[in-house]
Amino acid sequence: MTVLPVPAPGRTPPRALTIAGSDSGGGAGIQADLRTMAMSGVHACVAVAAVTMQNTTGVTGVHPVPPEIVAGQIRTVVQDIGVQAAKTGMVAEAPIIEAIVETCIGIGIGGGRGSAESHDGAPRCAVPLVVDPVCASMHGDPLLKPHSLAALRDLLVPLADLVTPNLDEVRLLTGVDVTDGATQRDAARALVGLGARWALVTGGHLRAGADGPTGESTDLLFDGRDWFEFSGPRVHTGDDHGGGDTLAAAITCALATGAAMPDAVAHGKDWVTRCLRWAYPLGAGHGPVSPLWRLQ
Ligand SMILES: Nc1ncnc2c1ncn2[C@@H]1O[C@H](COP(=O)(O)OP(=O)(O)O)[C@@H](O)[C@H]1O
Ligand SMILES: Cc1ncc(COP(=O)(O)OP(=O)(O)O)c(N)n1
Repeated sequence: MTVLPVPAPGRTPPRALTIAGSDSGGGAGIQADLRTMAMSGVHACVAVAAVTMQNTTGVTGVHPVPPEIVAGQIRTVVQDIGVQAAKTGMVAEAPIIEAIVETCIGIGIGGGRGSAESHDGAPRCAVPLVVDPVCASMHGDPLLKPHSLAALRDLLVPLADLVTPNLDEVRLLTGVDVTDGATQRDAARALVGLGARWALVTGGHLRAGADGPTGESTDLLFDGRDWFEFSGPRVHTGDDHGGGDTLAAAITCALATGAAMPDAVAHGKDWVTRCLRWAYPLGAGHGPVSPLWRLQ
């Protein structure tokens, strides 16, 4: 599943919802999600959770959106347009997280391990939710208020059908310092222990060598029972802004077309690897990964 099928002219495409922050530099956040979703043939609906002043060198300002406006965006698009999958990215602070969780539960988005079965034992058909637990930019600028980590960990992660932390986010959420394959497994177990239905611990920032002899980057997927590994060639580039968002957005697109989780993650890994190869320099800092390869 390298690319998802492009909808026929005049046919309504699959719809996905991104609940995230705006990156004024256009490389990460909502803008990265929109680039990947459009290039995947998926119609993107948006709930803006925060506006950032950001360029390729860092984040200079954050303006959170009022929680009721975030909740209202989600309800408004879901009631009219309907979505087949959703993802969260930068959610900024605890009151916004609380509003997102309450709204998603109310309209059947996500469910985590609690949603495997309904009270009568039948499988539940909630819209799958991918949670990218964004805490900081690649430059270390905070994108989540310090006292809001508990809300992210205790409210949003348990609603996730898939949680996709990078290594810094894993450490913050679980206390596990991932340095090799064994600690990557410890982290995946801990994330499932927090209530996520599936956990994907990305290995992109594991140092070459610790990450295997062949210079591969390996992501690990776990659902509390089965392990799946996704390896791709390590791409040597400093232009990797928006990589985490792009991975989670591509997985969300595949879920919106009805893919099973391991297939959706395989698709996302392949997609982000191609986007890393097509990353380009921009500004004075780190350029963005790019889905423009899809236009060839
Ligand atoms: N240099 C690289 N080469 C190949 N894949 C990479 C590289 N850096 C990151 N990745 C992959 O990109 C995806 C996102 O990486 P991650 O570290 O989670 O990004 P972020 O820090 O932007 O959230 C993962 O699938 C990861 O394995
Ligand atoms: C508004 C906004 N959201 C998310 C990020 C972080 O993007 P991500 O792809 O997780 O990681 P980096 O590109 O920062 O490594 C952001 N910077 N801004």
